[in-house]
Amino acid sequence: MAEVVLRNVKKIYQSRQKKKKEDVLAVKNLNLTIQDGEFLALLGPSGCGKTTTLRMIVGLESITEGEILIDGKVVNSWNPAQRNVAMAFETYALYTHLTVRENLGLCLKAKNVQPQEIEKQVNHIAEILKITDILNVRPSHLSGGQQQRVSLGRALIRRPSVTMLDEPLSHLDAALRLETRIEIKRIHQRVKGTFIYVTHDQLEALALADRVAVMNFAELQQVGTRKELFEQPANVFVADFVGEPPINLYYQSTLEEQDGELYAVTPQGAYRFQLVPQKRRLLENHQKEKVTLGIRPQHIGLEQKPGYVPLSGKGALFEFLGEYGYLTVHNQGLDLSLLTPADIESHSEQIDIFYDPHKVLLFDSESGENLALNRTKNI
Ligand SMILES: Nc1ncnc2c1ncn2[C@@H]1O[C@H](COP(=O)(O)OP(=O)(O)OP(=O)(O)O)[C@@H](O)[C@H]1O
Repeated sequence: MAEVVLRNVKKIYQSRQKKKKEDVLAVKNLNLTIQDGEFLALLGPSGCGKTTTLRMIVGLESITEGEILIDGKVVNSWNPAQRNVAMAFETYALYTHLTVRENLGLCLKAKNVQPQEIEKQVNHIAEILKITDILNVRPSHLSGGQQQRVSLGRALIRRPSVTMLDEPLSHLDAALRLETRIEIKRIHQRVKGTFIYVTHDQLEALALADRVAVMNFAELQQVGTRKELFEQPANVFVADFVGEPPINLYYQSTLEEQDGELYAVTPQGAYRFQLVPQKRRLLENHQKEKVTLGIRPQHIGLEQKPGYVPLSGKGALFEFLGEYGYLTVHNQGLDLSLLTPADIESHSEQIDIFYDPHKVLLFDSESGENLALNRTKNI
C-alpha cells in the first residue's frame, strides 16, 4: 500500500513542430493526495488531462513542474519499475507473441517467482476475470473486451503498491462491464491497495471510488465523496458533469426578498425558489447581480415531504426510466425536471410539485463557483 501525493504538478507537451503547433498545457498546478489504500477515480471529459496525470504517476511521462511523492519519497526521477506502480491501459499493451497465460505470468517470472506459484496466481486471477478458457490463446485472437480483461489481470497480478486503471472497462459490453466493475471493487477490498481509476463515465466513478477527483481543461475542479459532489458541487461544471439525470440549471437568475423570505428567481420569473435563511448573506452580497441557480431532479418531487415547498408547472412530459419516472414540466418556456415513481399517470396540464429549499444551489454567474462554499480548489 502507498500514499500518492501530487504537489503543484504541471505538464506541458512541447510542440515538436514549433512553427505549426502550440505547446499543450495538459495538467495545470495539480495538488492532490491519494491516501494509502484509497480508491480514487479521476473523472472528466475527453482531453482534460486524466491519462497524462496517470502516466506521470507511473513514470511513463516526465513532469514539467512540481513533485510526485509515493510513500513520502519524491519519485520524479525514478523509472516505472522503481515506483512499484502497475497500470492497466485502455489499449491493452499486451505482448502479441505470448499467450494470455504468459502475458499474465511475465512480471512474476521477472521477479523469479517459482513456476508453481506463478501457475497458481495466474489461475486465480483468470478465474476472477473469467478468462480461464482463453489462457492458451494469443492476444490477436481475442475480442477487445477479452484483451482488456487480460490487461487488467496483468496489472492486478503484480500486487503493486499502487494500481492505476485507465478506462479499463471501455470495451466491455454492458453486462460484462457491470460484472467486472463489481470484481474490481472486490479486488480492491481484498488487496487493500491504493487504486487510481481514470474514467469519463460518472456512474462508474461514483460506483467504484471512495472519492472522485473531477478535472476539466487541465485543472482539478473538486475532490470529494459522491455525496459531496452531488450536494455541494464546487462549481457549475461539477454540478452539471456529476449527477444523472442532469441538474436543472438556470443562468441569469436573480435573488429577491419578499415579505421577509428569500427567493432565487429564474429568468422571466418562471420559477421562484424559496431559500433557507442561512442564504441571507448571499442575498446581501449578490442582490444586484445575476446568479446561476441549480436544483437536482432528485430534490424535487410530487409528494410534499416535510420541509418541502410547493411550486407549479404546466404541460408535463413523462419518461419511464425503469426504476423511476422522469417528469419535465415547463413554465414561461423554461423546463424543470424531477424524479417521480415509475408508475405515475402521465400529466398534461397544471401540476403541483415540491422541492427541498435546502438543496437549491447558487453559483457565481461569472466564475461559476458555488456561492455557499468557502473552499480551496486544491485538496
Ligand atoms: N503525447 C502528447 N503530445 C502532445 N499532446 C498530448 C499528448 N498526449 C496528450 N496530449 C494532449 O494533452 C491533453 C490532455 O490529454 P489526456 O490524454 O491526458 O486527456 P484525457 O482526459 O485522458 O482524455 P481521454 O479521456 O480522451 O483519454 C489533450 O489536449 C491531449 O490532446
